Amino acid sequence: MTNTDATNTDVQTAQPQPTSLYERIGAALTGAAIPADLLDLDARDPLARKREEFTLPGGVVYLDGNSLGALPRAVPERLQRVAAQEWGDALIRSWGAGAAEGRDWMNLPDRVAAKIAPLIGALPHEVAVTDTTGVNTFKVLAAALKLAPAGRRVILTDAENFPTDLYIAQGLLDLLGGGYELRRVNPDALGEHLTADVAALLLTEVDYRTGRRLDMAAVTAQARAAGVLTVWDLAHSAGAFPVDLRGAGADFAVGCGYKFLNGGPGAPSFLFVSERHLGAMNAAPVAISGWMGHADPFEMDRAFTPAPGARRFVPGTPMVLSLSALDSALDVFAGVDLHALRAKSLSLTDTFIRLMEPLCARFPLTLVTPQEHVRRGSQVSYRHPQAREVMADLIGGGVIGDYRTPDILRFGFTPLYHSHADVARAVAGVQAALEARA
Ligand SMILES: Cc1ncc(COP(=O)(O)O)c(C=O)c1O
Ligand SMILES: Nc1c(O)cccc1C(=O)C[C@H](N)C(=O)O
Repeated sequence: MTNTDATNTDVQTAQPQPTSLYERIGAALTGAAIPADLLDLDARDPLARKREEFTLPGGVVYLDGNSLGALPRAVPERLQRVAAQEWGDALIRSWGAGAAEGRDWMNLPDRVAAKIAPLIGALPHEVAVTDTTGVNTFKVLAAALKLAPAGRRVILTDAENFPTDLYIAQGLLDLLGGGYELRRVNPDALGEHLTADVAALLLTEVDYRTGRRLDMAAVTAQARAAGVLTVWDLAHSAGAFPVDLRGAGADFAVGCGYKFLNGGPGAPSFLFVSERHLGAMNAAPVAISGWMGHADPFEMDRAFTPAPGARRFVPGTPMVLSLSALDSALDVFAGVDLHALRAKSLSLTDTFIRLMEPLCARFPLTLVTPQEHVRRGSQVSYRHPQAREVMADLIGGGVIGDYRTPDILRFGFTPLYHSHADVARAVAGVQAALEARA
């Protein structure tokens, strides 16, 4: 890692502070007085019991579920069972013994896809679960370029998109060679850029730095009217609030399994392809078409016939261990009203913004997250000239957020396991950290 790109790991290796500073932040956090109105909101929270389904460390406010979701309690036991019984005892028989016996590894990607589908407004056969988000971005962009009319050779994207989206799109276009172009623009001025040479529009719905949310329905409608296919990166959307890909008329999407879906480090990613494209795509195999995406893998046919739905995008052997963790993690969404989830997310972020206001007046903090609800994801970010050092102090003291280049303090809120009291504790920790530095 270089100085210009830091994860929490780098931040923790920044200049260590005296233990007393971390203790002061920790004491502010654990001793924070929780205002009565926040206690009241928590008492009336319909999702409050969900927190019991997670394992969270004590003495910490974990505001980084938008990077790595917390551990759902049921996951370790599931992993133990998969390792000891499904792998250890049943061995190869677990590929096809069937769901009734709890051993259907071959169908695991489809079962997980069916659990993700309702969270993103998709049908189960429109979703595939496999690979990383970047690799899935490559596959759906390649599919979009194949579907687009020959004269359209431009991928339009947000100039400030998450780096992997930019790198992957550029890599694909370099491979295709002549005439293809990645055009990086400001997503707030899309209209003028949706020209007749554009094949696909690649956008991340919620910006990883600012938390700005785009209007997916309006942007997709605008793109469709211009004959442009849409590819949505839902990394910071899926599991944070209801997403309605079919309602919006989206063409393709991708997203992470390890953020708000809580599937664990390196969890497989998901992709979405609208069923209206599946027929046309039968003639043109996906760019990475492997045997597990074949309609009948064990026929061992020499020619590729795609599986009927999005399963054709699963190129190889299902990643059973990580899929099992994600499968188990997704059970926490059972029975969750996604509109209640969104309402709570907004209440948490509203509360954080409000409690941080006095600190913005005293310290060089600038809110960069939109205040309007429709333009906000499930995180709140501030600029601070010493953001890297401040976040290192906060993490040392138990308020775990993120530093993002060049000067962003990022705090992610997960309505399944955060309370309004957590928000007050986090702000008390931030105040202690900023006062210590001033
Ligand atoms: C918006 C966005 N897209 C893509 C990724 C990358 O995902 P992956 O590492 O699974 O390729 C991330 C986070 O890592 C992200 O925030
Ligand atoms: N995927 C990550 C990883 O493997 C290590 C550290 C961080 C991440 C992240 O997910 C970063 C994240 N996409 C972000 O929005 O910044």
